[in-house]
Amino acid sequence: MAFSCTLSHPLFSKIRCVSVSASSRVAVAMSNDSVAMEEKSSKLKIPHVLSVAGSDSGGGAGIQADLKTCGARGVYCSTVITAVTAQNTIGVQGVNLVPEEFVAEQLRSVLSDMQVDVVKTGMLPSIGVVKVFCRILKEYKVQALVVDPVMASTSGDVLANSSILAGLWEELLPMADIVTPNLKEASALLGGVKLTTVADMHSAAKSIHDFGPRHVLVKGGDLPASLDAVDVLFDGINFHEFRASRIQTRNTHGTGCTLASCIAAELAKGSPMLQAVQVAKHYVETALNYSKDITIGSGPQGPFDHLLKLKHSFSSSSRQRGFSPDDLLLYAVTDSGMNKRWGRSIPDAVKAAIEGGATIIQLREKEADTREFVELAKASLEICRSHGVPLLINDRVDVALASDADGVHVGQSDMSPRVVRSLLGPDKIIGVSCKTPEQALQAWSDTADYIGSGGVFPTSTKANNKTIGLDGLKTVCLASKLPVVAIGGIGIGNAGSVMEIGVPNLKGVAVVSALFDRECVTTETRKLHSVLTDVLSTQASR
Ligand SMILES: Cc1ncc(COP(=O)(O)OP(=O)(O)O)c(N)n1
Ligand SMILES: Cc1nc(C(=O)O)sc1CCOP(=O)(O)O
Ligand SMILES: [Mg+2]
Repeated sequence: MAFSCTLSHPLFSKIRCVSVSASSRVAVAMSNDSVAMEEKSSKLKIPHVLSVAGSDSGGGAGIQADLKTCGARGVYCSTVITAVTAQNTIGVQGVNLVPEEFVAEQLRSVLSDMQVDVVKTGMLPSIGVVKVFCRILKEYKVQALVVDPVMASTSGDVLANSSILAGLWEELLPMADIVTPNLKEASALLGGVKLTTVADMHSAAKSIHDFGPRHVLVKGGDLPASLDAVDVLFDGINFHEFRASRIQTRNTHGTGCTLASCIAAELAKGSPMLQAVQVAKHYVETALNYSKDITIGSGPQGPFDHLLKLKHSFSSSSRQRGFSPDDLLLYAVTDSGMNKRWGRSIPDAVKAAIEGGATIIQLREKEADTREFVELAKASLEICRSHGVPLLINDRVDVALASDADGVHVGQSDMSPRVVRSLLGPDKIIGVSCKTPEQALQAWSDTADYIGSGGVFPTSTKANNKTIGLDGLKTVCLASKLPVVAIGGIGIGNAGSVMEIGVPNLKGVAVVSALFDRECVTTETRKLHSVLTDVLSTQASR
């Protein structure tokens, strides 16, 4: 399809609108200003999806799903709201359409300024909005158009009636790079034909392709539950089937919007279509699986967690708070050699230490191979989470990421805490070993949460470790802007003397052999805990 036209726009002194074929999407509007803008922005191009959709007050679908999906996939998302819906997990209680002229105004605001890569449409509630959208999009240059032909909510409520079909057939679908109907939408696009098998989906994809989109993805989530979830992609020549086992969950509200916006996000990053669809399928599957047990709302269909965060942050079995310096009181640091000698697994040792009163755990497994370390970390994390005790990993950021541990402890020759922070994000706990005031200040400016300072006393647990003594510990504590935990040669006999050096930011002791090179970890931890709490209560009574 080709066309040419002349347009005027208040933001462009001269607009050239060139003819394009259907395959090159939409018309190009360029002025000297916009060319300059493009050159400047090429220095740091942020992949950008514009979502044109309805707002879902329940937060699971529509604009809200698109924003979360793009955020989760590392892509910027701007929005044009076509309708505001009042809905929850029970259904749609109300729909308020945004006037066409205001949809147009939002579109021009974003497209004239923000270098959109991919446009994704969801709820286009009237033929007028479909037409306005198509007309305006043709004025701008975007890389791709993803069309999710939303007609009904997952609860069955009508979000766009059949009067928009003519607009889809004649205007929107010919501009689309991909259209992603579910079985009901595919059936509606084809005038009500019945679709009940995978073979039906193939022929539907082919027929919809005849309307002009470059790709058609017919989603088979509504096939009979006895069948695998199959989606069929047709690119005009070949069919590709995506099969996944069904995830048993009520939390499927917003899956269609999410899939389409994830495809858009991947296209914006430059992925080819097949890969974008594959990534999007995997993303939705992962999010559904992760969220299968969360409970939001009382209705039959709940939303899921696009950011894969909610369960770990707030479920009863997880840590419910951020890092507190008081967590450092009794810091148990494991050693596989010692525990093996006493016939204990690491998770058993962790459990025993927590039972004795350990307030934070570090897995310091210098001998474990990576796969074993990740498994140990996952098993230990389950125990720590069920007791609200943070679990940190010694040295290995990869193991912390793979196990979703609460943080990492690094030394002066390990990965820099600043790099660790960039990899773990703002919520994880980072500890740094410091023997000098300068190192302590550096740890603070590198965004660490605490420092470990020692060796306070000689130790045989860490080879060639310099002893700084109680004086060295005090000097570091006085300089540190971060809470401090003392380490090195500390046990029941000398922990009191360490805590009594009289500096407020010394919060506790970190101990290896005094707990784990002993027959009963729980007993030793309990004894040490009682020494520490005695010191604290004496200090409090002064
Ligand atoms: C709480 C705590 N403090 C200090 C250390 C020592 O870390 P590092 O200097 O990196 O030495 P290794 O433990 O890696 O041998 C620690 N692990 N924990
Ligand atoms: C792991 C570690 N780091 C130290 C430091 O000085 O930074 S001392 C040390 C070993 C601590 O073991 P134990 O409690 O058996 O003495
Ligand atoms: Mg280290």
